[in-house]
Amino acid sequence: MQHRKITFIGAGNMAKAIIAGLVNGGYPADLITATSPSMKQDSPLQAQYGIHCSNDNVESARQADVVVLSVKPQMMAEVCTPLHQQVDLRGKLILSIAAGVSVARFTQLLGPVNLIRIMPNTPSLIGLGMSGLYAPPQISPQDREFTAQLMQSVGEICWVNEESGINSVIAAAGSAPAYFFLFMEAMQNESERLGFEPETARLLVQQAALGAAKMVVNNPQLDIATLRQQVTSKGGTTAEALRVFNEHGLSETVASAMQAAIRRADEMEKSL
Ligand SMILES: NC(=O)C1=CN([C@@H]2O[C@H](COP(=O)(O)OP(=O)(O)OC[C@H]3O[C@@H](n4cnc5c(N)ncnc54)[C@H](O)[C@@H]3O)[C@@H](O)[C@H]2O)C=CC1
Ligand SMILES: O=C(O)[C@@H]1CCC=N1
Repeated sequence: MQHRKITFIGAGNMAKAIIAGLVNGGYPADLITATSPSMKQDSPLQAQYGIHCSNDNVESARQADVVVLSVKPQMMAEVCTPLHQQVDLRGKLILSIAAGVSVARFTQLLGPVNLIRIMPNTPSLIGLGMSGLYAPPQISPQDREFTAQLMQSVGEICWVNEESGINSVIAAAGSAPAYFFLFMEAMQNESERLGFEPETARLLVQQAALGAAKMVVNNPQLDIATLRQQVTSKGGTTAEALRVFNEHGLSETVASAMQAAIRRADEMEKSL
């Protein structure tokens, strides 16, 4: 892939996951800078990945071809104002990974910039990320291609044609690792109540989850429903467990939870 100088403004959970995925995937660490207010040049991020670290957003953005805005949505205005005032952003590619900050809002904060929105998720850390990408019509094919390749180096991608699609990606993938973690936590807790040591309880759950996910990935010709049916013997134990899930409205709960994530992203877009 093409290599450009990238600065991450904000080096928290999500930026670190992408940085780790990039460096482990062979992106030159020397071309990556990460900033945060308390960042020292010899921060653990520098030691671990060999990237540059700084507490100077403006200077780090000046030196970059690509600026990745990776602070919390609530911090975005505070972070963008000095960039707008002190950095010539024309000719740079700006990538935002923030939930709830629209292209229109970025145009208010930064002026007319080349900006692509990305909605990644934390499994990018291990090269198993899922990112949704939205580019406004004026973005060049070269910038689209660079962004696609960048995120493909830490996982899978899909483009959305409308900006609102980013909020649907949040519901289906950005927030989704937490749904599965919640489910696995509940299963681990119950396994411990059944008498397993915590380590064994975790092993039972994580291996079942990993095996199930891999079966989905490895069998694209089979519906997920078919894989479920293959586990569910008539009159057997799985059927009983699934009956309880269904009686408690699992599908409706999942749908409501995903809609709640979208509603929250929509609200943030109006308020930030
Ligand atoms: N955590 C996740 O799974 C995902 C997060 N996102 C988005 O990524 C963004 C970051 O989220 P997280 O990494 O979870 O948050 P975080 O709180 O872990 O990271 C934010 C980072 O920004 C830094 N920061 C704060 N003020 C700053 C400033 N003035 N200049 C430079 N850096 C500053 C903080 O020190 C911190 O390291 C958010 O906008 C979120 O919507 C998107 C997809 C998934
Ligand atoms: O919870 C959040 O707002 C962010 C966006 C997607 C995952 N984490």
